[in-house]
Amino acid sequence: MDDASDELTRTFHGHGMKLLLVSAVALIDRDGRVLLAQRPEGKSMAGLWEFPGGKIEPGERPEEALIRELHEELGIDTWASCLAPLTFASHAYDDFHLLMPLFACRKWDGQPRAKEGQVLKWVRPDEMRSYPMPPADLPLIPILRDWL
Ligand SMILES: Nc1nc2c([nH]c(=O)n2[C@@H]2O[C@H](COP(=O)(O)OP(=O)(O)OP(=O)(O)O)[C@@H](O)[C@H]2O)c(=O)[nH]1
Repeated sequence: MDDASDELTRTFHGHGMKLLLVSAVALIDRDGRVLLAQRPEGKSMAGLWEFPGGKIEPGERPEEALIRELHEELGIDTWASCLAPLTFASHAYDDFHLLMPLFACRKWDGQPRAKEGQVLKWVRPDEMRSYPMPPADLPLIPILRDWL
């Protein structure tokens, strides 16, 4: 762990809390639909639908983490210049506090396919309420709906 993340860990341990940084994205297709991925069996919160993304590794920028995760999870490639900051989630789970920037992205190379056992679905924002999502994501739905 490098000095910066070490410092971060220490700061939050001081408050008895672990801060988890996760980068996520609303991939938006030409029809204004958003890609959701269903968490596979065996993972925490299995069955819930989430935005593609994942943990930011020490020393990684949020955009870099997302570009890496999109390549690993979906087999698509995008660029930092195509990631627009949209909103964020801040949510206290039992064992960590999640801080999750949500980017919007309309441009990428390749066709998203599930490389890690997820189920993928393009969903209109007004249909998102029918897809059970992690509690951290619930406040993001109306923001996406208003914005798209
Ligand atoms: N990618 C993503 N993660 C989310 C969302 N909402 C949310 O609470 N999370 C949480 O943020 C963390 C994402 O980390 P990850 O995707 O790298 O973790 P993971 O599923 O491989 O591992 P895990 O089983 O340890 O949770 C998970 O704890 C996940 O539950 C979301 O919309 N997208």
